[in-house]
Amino acid sequence: PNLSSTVAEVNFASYILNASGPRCTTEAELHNLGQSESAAIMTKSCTLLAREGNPEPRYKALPQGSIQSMGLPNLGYKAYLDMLPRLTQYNKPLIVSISGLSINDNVEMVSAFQKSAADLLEVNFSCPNVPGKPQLGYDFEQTDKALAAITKFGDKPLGIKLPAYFDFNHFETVANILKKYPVKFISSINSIGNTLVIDPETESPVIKPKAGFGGLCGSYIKPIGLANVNAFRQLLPKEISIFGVGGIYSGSDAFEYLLAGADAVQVATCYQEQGTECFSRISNELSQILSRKNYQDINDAKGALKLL
Ligand SMILES: C=Cc1c(C(=O)O)[nH]c(=O)[nH]c1=O
Repeated sequence: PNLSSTVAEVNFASYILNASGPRCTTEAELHNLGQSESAAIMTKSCTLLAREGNPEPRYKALPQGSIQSMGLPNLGYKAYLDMLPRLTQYNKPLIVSISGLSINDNVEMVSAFQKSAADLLEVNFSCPNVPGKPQLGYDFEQTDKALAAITKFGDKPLGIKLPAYFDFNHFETVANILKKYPVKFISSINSIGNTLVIDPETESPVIKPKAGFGGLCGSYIKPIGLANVNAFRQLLPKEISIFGVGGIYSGSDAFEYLLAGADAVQVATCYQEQGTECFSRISNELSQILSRKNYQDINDAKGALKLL
């Protein structure tokens, strides 16, 4: 069956791509993604200046996912601006993730990427791991202000990486804000911020930063990601595409996001744990599911959740 999908008016040869975060910080990692079956090359969220990130241990694999507080380690936006032309050779969409520490930082970086080889800009409103910085997406006034500021530039299609919401008033409030601006897509969800995993043997948290509070990732958060994708699919006009993220390890997980309405899906923790093989495996598994269920094309199953 056809797995290609159009997201934010950009053509993706398959439904599965890497999420910003794992194994997408260095140029070597991005070339590796280019040579893989990932449908796009997505960069680690960048800041104005290079960052070391939080002290280690800052990542801990768990039975059903992971907890991490990386603290936005990245090369600084100019490094990504510089390497983009060397990544066009893979003929797949280049998506730059931007995570400024202030609205002005975001404005400077969104402006800088307007003339770049990036196909899409994903502006991160949901980093939970910078000490002292709340998640922008949980402050609706600031979200509105930030969108007004970064959507002034026009040309380069732009989307927003959202945190998880847990209340229909919040889904509606955020959807209404998004509809005011020329936002082309959302990526939903980021890790669930400020969770705490304790090791009873050591009687300590399993990560060091922020007294152990970190973003929860993986299978634990899939039901939350599915709910956010499905809620926003119903609240947003079809002109706004949706990348589904959160706990995708298999074709079946990807199929669930497809039924919930995702136009494509991003893989983070599974890619961190298994490497680039995950993209072809998940794509093949999804293809087999679509065949078995007689769907000829992704679009025949998109949003096709059958309520009881
Ligand atoms: C951009 C920083 C993020 C980070 C991080 O660098 O700690 N971790 C996440 O789970 N989500 C983020 O958005």
